[in-house]
Amino acid sequence: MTRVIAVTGKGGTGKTAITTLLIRHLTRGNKVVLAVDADPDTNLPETLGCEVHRTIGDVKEFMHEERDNLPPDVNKQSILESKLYEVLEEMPGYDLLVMGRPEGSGCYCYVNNLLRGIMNKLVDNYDVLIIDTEAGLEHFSRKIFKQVDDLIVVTDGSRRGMGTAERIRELVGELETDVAHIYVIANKVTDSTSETIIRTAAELELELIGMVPLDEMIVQRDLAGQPLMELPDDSPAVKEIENISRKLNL
Ligand SMILES: Nc1ncnc2c1ncn2[C@@H]1O[C@H](COP(=O)(O)OP(=O)(O)OP(=O)(O)O)[C@@H](O)[C@H]1O
Repeated sequence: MTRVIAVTGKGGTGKTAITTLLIRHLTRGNKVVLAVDADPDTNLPETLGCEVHRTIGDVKEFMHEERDNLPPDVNKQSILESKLYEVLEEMPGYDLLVMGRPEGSGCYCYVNNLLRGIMNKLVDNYDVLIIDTEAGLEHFSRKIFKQVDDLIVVTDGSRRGMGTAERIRELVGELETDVAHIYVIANKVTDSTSETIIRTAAELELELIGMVPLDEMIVQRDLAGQPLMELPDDSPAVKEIENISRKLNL
């Protein structure tokens, strides 16, 4: 069974950084990983150190536009499938798919239905599927992914950030995706914020699974435009991700 992890949270809290560090952990543990960048605003490829030229959005657009021009005897499912493999970026230890631009006008149900079948088949090839999602989980309702084992909400520990985590927990009830567990990771935590974070999480009845410190090594890498995949093992953030991964049995 493929373990499905979705990472969400308010923009700027470090969702992409946490996703990248989880992928770093998983690939070092020889897990076969499919990473999906499902946030149109995200920079997951950059933090992973991977160049992506084409996205699922491009494939969807192609299928949407060409649907009526394709001869009736061609198998649209296999065309979409081969196009999908063309945009699958193969990296050492993991593959990456970028969802890309949002849909244009018109109904994409036809393409989405085909895509859902193909994606669910593709996912079976991996030990772990990890999805960097958009902050509001809007696209989750399109049911590309039917079931999520762990929804990780990243917060920066501010009251607003914790409020976002609580809202996401409420939103999950409205999704058409099954979510087995919801966890919160506080990120960029400092000595002065840790106590408040623990208290607020308890008040809001959120399961706080870890507190990743504000890490100078991440700041430096970000400034230098370097990916986070090669952060050393003694990075404080990497160490906490190791603790969290242990708790999550990853
Ligand atoms: N633990 C950390 N210590 C220091 N800096 C961090 C840490 N986590 C993330 N950052 C920095 O915070 C900024 C925002 O992080 P990131 O891009 O991962 O956020 P995001 O929530 O994915 O935002 P968006 O959705 O807008 O892409 C980046 O500059 C990143 O390098």
